[in-house]
Amino acid sequence: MDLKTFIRDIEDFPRQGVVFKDITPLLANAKAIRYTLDRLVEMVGVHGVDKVVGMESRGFFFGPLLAQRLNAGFVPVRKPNKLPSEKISQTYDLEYGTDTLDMHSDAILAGEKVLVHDDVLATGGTAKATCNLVERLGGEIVQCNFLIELDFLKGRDKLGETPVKALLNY
Ligand SMILES: O=P(O)(O)OC[C@H]1O[C@H](OP(=O)(O)OP(=O)(O)O)[C@H](O)[C@@H]1O
Ligand SMILES: Nc1ncnc2[nH]cnc12
Repeated sequence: MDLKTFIRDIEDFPRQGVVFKDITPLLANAKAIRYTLDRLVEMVGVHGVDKVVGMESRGFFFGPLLAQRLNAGFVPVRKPNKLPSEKISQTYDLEYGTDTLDMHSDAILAGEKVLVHDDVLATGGTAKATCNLVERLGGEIVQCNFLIELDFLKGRDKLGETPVKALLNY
């Protein structure tokens, strides 16, 4: 199955000059969802993942499905003022200005093996901030795993030694 046929380019969204990779056609097709999930599971290739961490909001589409297939728990990383219990926060740089992500303080136990999942790796700011949150709680990141990598933005350079994998590259 050619998954790229289920990903739509939307020009100038959310702002002028950005070509947005829209995965909603993929999400609307049952066979494409199953095929994507099977490929993501194959791509993990590591045993004993304890937690899958997914970033708000598009990391929530496949993150819990992946966690279920890996027999792992799912941990949401959320935008500010969404998590109700004690949390840790990480600020990161965007193209313009900064943003913050939160994770519950008890979401990861020291020594747990963690897979970080999101739909798109662009500049890598979101993934880097998420890795920092996991590591601050003592988690060991075994892989950062994406549906789509935008190669020209060099996001993987920000992630240093962490293994980075993507199903589709543009
Ligand atoms: O590598 P980066 O440059 O950090 O960009 C990647 C992030 O951007 C998108 O999320 P967005 O912030 O648009 O939020 P959304 O998932 O709620 O749409 C995408 O889902 C990733 O989380
Ligand atoms: N071009 C893009 N398409 C979809 N999601 C993104 N997140 C950051 N850049 C993106």
